[in-house]
Amino acid sequence: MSKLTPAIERESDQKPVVVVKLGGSMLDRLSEEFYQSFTELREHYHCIIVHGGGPAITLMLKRLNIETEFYEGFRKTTKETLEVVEMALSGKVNAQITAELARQSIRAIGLKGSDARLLTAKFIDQEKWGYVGTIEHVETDLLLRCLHADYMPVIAPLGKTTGGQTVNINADLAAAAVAKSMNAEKLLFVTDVPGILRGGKAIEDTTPEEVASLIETGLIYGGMIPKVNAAVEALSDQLQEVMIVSGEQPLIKHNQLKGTRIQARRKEGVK
Ligand SMILES: Nc1ncnc2c1ncn2[C@@H]1O[C@H](COP(=O)(O)OP(=O)(O)O)[C@@H](O)[C@H]1O
Ligand SMILES: CC(=O)N[C@@H](CCC(=O)OP(=O)(O)O)C(=O)O
Repeated sequence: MSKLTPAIERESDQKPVVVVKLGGSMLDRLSEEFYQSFTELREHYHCIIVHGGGPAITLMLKRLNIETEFYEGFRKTTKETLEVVEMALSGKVNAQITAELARQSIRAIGLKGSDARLLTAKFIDQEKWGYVGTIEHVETDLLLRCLHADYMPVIAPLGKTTGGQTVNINADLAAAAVAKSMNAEKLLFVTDVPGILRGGKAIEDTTPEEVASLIETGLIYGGMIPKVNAAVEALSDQLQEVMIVSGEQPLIKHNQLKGTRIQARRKEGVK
């Protein structure tokens, strides 16, 4: 048997990592061109998708006559709700995304964060939210193995506690945790609006400080709050900018994407 060259030494493995979060708000409207653009993105980056699916979960719960509510952006998740969350995220949304990518001949591999200790989580506040968690550890080795074998991981935001309980995780937080642990160079939040809007127009560049004041004034509200908080949380020496972009534009010409860029420090010359 021939000895395998350690993957890390191959040139293609030196590519930086980009994490793309696909928001549930846009999932049913992503074009073929959008999915196709991962082919180009993959020429420059190792790509990882983390997806949401809030609307798909809510629809499935409604069909089953199960009431659902959110506190501070997180869905209250009972045992019964959790079953539906798993079904919707893993059985429907994850399968839908990997199928679309396969149609573009992209070697996408669907992964549940709750499998193989990919996302180890802890309860946030079980009394308040039930089976909802935040991420304590990302099994980066598993993701690296996929990337080095040229598979593109597509991750459903489910986690497992150290006690073995599956939990529901907000997808924006999951994407930020994966980006941080993987030392990603870019994190893109793909959603149904072209960035943080002010007076009907997207703010092109902003900072964590400005984002905090926009939350305080109420300009940023609802589902945009966990997104910008996750974006700010993900910023680091390695990941110096995070973008919020609309799924209406394909991810080609990734350096010219239109949307809101959140940077630890504003670029000189940009007001
Ligand atoms: N300042 C803002 N600019 C743009 N969208 C905002 C803003 N504040 C709140 N939002 C809301 O955030 C939504 C996007 O968040 P969300 O619905 O959670 O999307 P996703 O499912 O893609 O994560 C927008 O559709 C909009 O209703
Ligand atoms: C704890 C929690 O709220 N989990 C989310 C997981 C899906 C998600 O975050 O989807 P979007 O990105 O489409 O909003 C939920 O149950 O809706």
